[in-house]
Amino acid sequence: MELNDVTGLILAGGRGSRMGSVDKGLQTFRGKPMVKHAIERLSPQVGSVMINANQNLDVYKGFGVPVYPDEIQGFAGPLAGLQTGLLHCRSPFLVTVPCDSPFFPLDFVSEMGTALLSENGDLAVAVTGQGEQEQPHPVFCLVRASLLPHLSDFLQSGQRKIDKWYATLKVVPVRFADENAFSNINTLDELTKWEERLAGSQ
Ligand SMILES: Nc1nc2c(ncn2[C@@H]2O[C@H](COP(=O)(O)OP(=O)(O)OP(=O)(O)O)[C@@H](O)[C@H]2O)c(=O)[nH]1
Ligand SMILES: [Mg+2]
Repeated sequence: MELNDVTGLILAGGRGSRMGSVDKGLQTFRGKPMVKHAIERLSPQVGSVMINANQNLDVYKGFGVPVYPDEIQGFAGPLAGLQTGLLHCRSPFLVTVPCDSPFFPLDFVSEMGTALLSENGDLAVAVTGQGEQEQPHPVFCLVRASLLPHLSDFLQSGQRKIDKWYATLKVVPVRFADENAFSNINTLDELTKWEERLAGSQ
C-alpha cells in the first residue's frame, strides 16, 4: 500500500466529557495539544491528514489540516466521525486514530495495510494482548473508502454501535506487541499520571 493510497483521519468529534469541560483533543499533554501529537505521528504514515471535530472548529483549523464536523448531528459516536471522513476521503483507503492516544506505533499504517491487503478484508482493526487478554481497539482502523454507502445505510437505519457495524464486515485483526501502544487518555487524572510516568524520557 502506497502512502498516497491512505488518508488519515483524527477522530476528535466526541464530547470529551470525562476530561471535564475541556475539548479532549485540545488538552495539553507534554507541552502540546493531544491532537498535535496525533497529527505529528500520523502525517509521515499517510498521504494526507484530516481532523473530525464537532466543537472549537476554528481552533482545530489552526493546525493546518482540513477539519470536518459530523454529518449526523448530536454526537452519534465514532461511526459518525468515520462516515464524515469517508465523505471527504479522496484515496482508496482511510485510516482512523483517536485524538487521545499519543503513543500509537510509527509503523501502524504500514502494518495495517499489509494485513488488510494480504487477507483481502474490508477493514483492519488493531489488537493487543493474546487469549483472554486480547483487546481490540476499534477506533484504530483502516477501511476501504468504498464502504461509505454501506456505513451510511447502517447509520440511516438508526444503528450506532461500532462493533455491530464491524460484525457486518470482513474484519482483519492486526496484532501489535506493545501493550501500551493504543492506551488512551480519558481523564485529567490519567493525563497527569502519564506525564509523571514519562517525565525525563524523550
Ligand atoms: N465524530 C464523533 N466522534 C466521536 C463521538 N463520540 C466519540 N467520538 C470519538 O471516538 C473516540 C473514542 O471516544 P471516547 O474515548 O469515548 O471519547 P469522547 O466520547 O470524546 O469522551 P467521553 O465523553 O469522555 O466518552 C474519540 O476519538 C472521540 O473523539 C461522536 O459523537 N462523534
Ligand atoms: Mg465517549
